[in-house]
Amino acid sequence: MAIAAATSASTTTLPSSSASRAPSAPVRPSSFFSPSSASSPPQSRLLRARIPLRTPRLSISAAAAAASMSVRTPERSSPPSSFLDRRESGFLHFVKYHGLGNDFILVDNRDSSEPRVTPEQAAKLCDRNFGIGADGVIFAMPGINGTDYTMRIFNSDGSEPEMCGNGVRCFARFIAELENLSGKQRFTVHTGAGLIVPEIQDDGKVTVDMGEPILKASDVPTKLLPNKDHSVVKSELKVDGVTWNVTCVSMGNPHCVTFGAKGEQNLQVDELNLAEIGPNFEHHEMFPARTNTEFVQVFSPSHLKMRVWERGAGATLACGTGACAVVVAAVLEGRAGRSCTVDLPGGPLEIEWREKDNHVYMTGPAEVVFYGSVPI
Ligand SMILES: N[C@@H](CCC[C@H](N)C(=O)O)C(=O)O
Repeated sequence: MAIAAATSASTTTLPSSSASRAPSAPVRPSSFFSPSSASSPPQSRLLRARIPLRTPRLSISAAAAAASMSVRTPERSSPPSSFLDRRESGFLHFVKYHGLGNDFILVDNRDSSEPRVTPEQAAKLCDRNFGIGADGVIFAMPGINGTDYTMRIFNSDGSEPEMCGNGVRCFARFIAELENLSGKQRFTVHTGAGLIVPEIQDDGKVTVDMGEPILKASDVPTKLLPNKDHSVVKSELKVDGVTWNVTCVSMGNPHCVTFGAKGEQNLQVDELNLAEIGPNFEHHEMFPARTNTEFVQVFSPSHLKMRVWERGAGATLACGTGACAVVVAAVLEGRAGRSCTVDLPGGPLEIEWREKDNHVYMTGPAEVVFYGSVPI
């Protein structure tokens, strides 16, 4: 698989300094999403082809300078294919985003309700050695049931989860960019977990109404024996000879949250060997749809720390639905209040499980990593 974004100065477009830029104004190829680049006049095409496109600003000012000096570019029988010219010829154009290091390939799929890549292709694109590298591929699709958009996602193993919290924050920023919107923006998004409502804030962070948590065991789903109210809270789960106390929560996708093994006082999450224990939770027979697993350390009733082993993606730097599930579980187990800062390896998320409407709200960042195209 040849990857334009990662291999050529003329086709890579990295934000010049993502830390110093205003979040609502990411640097991007000016016509990256606009088919008009394919019909540019030949002169500007040649100019663009001859000037390395390190950043769009450089290319525009260099082109303007060249034009004002009346520089003539030689005629060529077949123009060299540049990054922008490739968009009409079998390349997948994408923007890579991350939410606290949980990274995704975002694809503009607004013209079709069929994902533009198959699950197998998604797994290849996500490969960190032979592909672009990501935890998942996300498709921005036409809305259904009156929503503005539909979001679908493939995990890095090609499986399709119902929802993705960090992903939907990236999705909102991607939509704003596609639609040339800035400032506060709110979208209704149809997902496998139902209606999700992200709202971009003035500071570029995204607050998401993640809906109501699902606690009924058969809906999570888990085969663990439920309590009288059908939930699985502080139940025992034996994994490879160790008995863990777990609480099971679905945020549209399944989560198994543990604050430690039976009898353990305060779990030290940095000491866990996730690669060893994570897969045994994920594929445990008690979870018929597999599960995401969160290991949680409590600093205070409003400050938690978690590490996650994700279904279909392994250890990731952050998991938005996981952080929501953690706060719900912490409240149910009497370990925390309804508003918490949750520290993840990639940074903190603010989570609130609001009493008024029973919805969970998540606030966190979403940033562009780079723009690219790949033949597929
Ligand atoms: N990282 C995501 C969750 C992605 C889906 C998950 N791997 C699953 O299979 O359920 C998040 O931020 O929520």
